[in-house]
Amino acid sequence: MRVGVITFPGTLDDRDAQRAVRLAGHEPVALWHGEHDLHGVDALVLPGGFSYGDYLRCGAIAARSPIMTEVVDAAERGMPVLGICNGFQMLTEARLLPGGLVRNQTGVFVRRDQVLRVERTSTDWTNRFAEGQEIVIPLKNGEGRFVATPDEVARIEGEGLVVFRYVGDDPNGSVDAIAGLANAKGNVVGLMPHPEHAVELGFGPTTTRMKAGLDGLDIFKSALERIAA
Ligand SMILES: NC(=O)CC[C@H](N)C(=O)O
Repeated sequence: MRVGVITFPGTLDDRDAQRAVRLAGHEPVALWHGEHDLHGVDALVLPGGFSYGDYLRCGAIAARSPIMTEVVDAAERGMPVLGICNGFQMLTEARLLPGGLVRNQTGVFVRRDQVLRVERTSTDWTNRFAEGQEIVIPLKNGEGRFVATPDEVARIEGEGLVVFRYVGDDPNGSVDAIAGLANAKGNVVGLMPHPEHAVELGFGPTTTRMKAGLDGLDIFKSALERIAA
């Protein structure tokens, strides 16, 4: 299967995301923010980084890139779309996911291996997990605090849109410890931690508690298996 990984000016983790796709057994396709062409891919990854230097708000300028017209169309038609960190910020800025991400409550950039609880498995990117399963995925962000209006939070919780929650200390101060969300259909998923950094022995989290740091690979395999089915 072919998975498009979009590079924006300031994207940092596109190569890592391409490698994760390859390790999951599929073909990464490099896509460029300035094009209006998805090159016939079957799924999309919006990787992490500092698009446009985080000016205005993280992901706000990238969300208005030419390629985002096609990303929104494809997402609305049901194509699996994964937004990682800066990519999650873009998905909220493009209104494909509700709420927004603002500066961490502590005001400092956080980097750590983070335990997450998988709350929803009926998405294209989490169908290999068990509900309630705890996984470890590296986190690295300055603006990862998920916020939404009380009405939006009630809808998000009521419709079961939360996919991942932080376990233990909430590193960002997110409402309801939300680390990742999906749309109602479950094809669009965004999360702040970086699954592409937990796909290879020796390079991911050093925990032995949870499959030796390979939890990220299951996220990439989930969508690809669904497409293949
Ligand atoms: N790792 C990332 O993608 C970082 C996203 C964003 N630049 C932030 O600091 O919050």
